[in-house]
Amino acid sequence: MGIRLAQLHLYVDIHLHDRYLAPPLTLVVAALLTNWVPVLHAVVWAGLELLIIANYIRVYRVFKRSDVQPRDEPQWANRIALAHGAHMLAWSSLVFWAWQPESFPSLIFIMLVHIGLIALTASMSNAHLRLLTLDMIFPVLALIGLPLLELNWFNLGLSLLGGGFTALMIQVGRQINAYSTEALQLRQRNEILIQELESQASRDSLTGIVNRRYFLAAADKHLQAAREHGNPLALMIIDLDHFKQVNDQYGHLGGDEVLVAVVDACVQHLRTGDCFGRLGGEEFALLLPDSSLPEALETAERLRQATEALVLTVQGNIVRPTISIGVTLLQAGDSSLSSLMHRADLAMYAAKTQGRNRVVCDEQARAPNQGAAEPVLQT
Ligand SMILES: Nc1nc2c(ncn2[C@@H]2O[C@H](COP(=O)(O)OP(=O)(O)OP(=O)(O)O)[C@@H](O)[C@H]2O)c(=O)[nH]1
Repeated sequence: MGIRLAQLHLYVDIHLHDRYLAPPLTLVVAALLTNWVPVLHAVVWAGLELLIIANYIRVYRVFKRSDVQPRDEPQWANRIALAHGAHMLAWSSLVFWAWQPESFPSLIFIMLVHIGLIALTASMSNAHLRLLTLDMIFPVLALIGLPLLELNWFNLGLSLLGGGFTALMIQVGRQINAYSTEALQLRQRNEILIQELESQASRDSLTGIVNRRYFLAAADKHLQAAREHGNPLALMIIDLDHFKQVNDQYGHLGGDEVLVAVVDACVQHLRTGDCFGRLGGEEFALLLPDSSLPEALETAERLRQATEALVLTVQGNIVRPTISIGVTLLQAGDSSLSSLMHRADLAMYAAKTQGRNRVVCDEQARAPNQGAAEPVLQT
């Protein structure tokens, strides 16, 4: 989220509290207003203002519920500024409703209301010029302009005081805004760092695919979901063949190059939703949600062929890696990942003993009517 959008959220969040404060305050002010205007006028003012409040709260709520993107921020700033500006206009209209040239209390009442409005909004709306303008223009005009309606030295002094107060509030608002912007920037930087740390903690640094810990946790979730819905789920264990020889001949770094190339070749053949992780060393696991046995065997065969087709040049020598794959399917009796992993492991070792560079399917997965797990009845 861009900083300006975050600032708009902050503004809306703070003003959403108005839904508790603004309507009762409107009624109190309307009651005070009846000291200077006929009751009907005060009721009309309060009725209009309550409608305006209802409208800006509706606009704020729609804003909060929508997934607003940074590019939509200027458009939303306009809508919010207009909705809130109408509210400020309504308050400033008190000048016309309540001011009586001969009544000092009416003047104090109006000035206090406008001082409050200016002080409250200057700090929140500073980040967006549209908000600042529409929030401030009417209260400022009322605060500075009202005493000038009857020109004398006292009223001129009041007007200057109003101008000074507005300038001070804008200055304070700028300062508060600078601090809140810095806080928002720090929060965003923290979020990015946390995401990076989480991604680093879940990834294998050499191959870039997920690590053992993440794979096991994700596989466990997939397994529970598949059991719950009675969906098929396939698991394969993939192991590089004679990898020790590669390491012995070309060293650990040469071996690393081969590992990365094999993973890259395999990743090309995965669907989104498949979970491919490095269990450790030259051993990998691949979980295929919603896959039947023929689909899983087909995928395994594609991975095997993709690896077999690799012709790598490691330290000037040609290396042609191969992999052995053991495949199994979720069975009705599988309550945890370990039984599936064990069967896939046994199938992978069978592939090794049968001569490597092949796909072997676990016998249980081949047994009739055993392919899919029974849905687990939720009690
Ligand atoms: N380069 C590299 N080698 C690793 C890494 N992790 C484990 N190994 C090596 O992988 C090799 C695994 O060898 P073995 O378990 O004997 O298996 P293999 O030689 O592949 O033989 P088979 O599995 O029976 O085909 C060992 O030499 C480990 O040192 C790694 O991150 N990088």
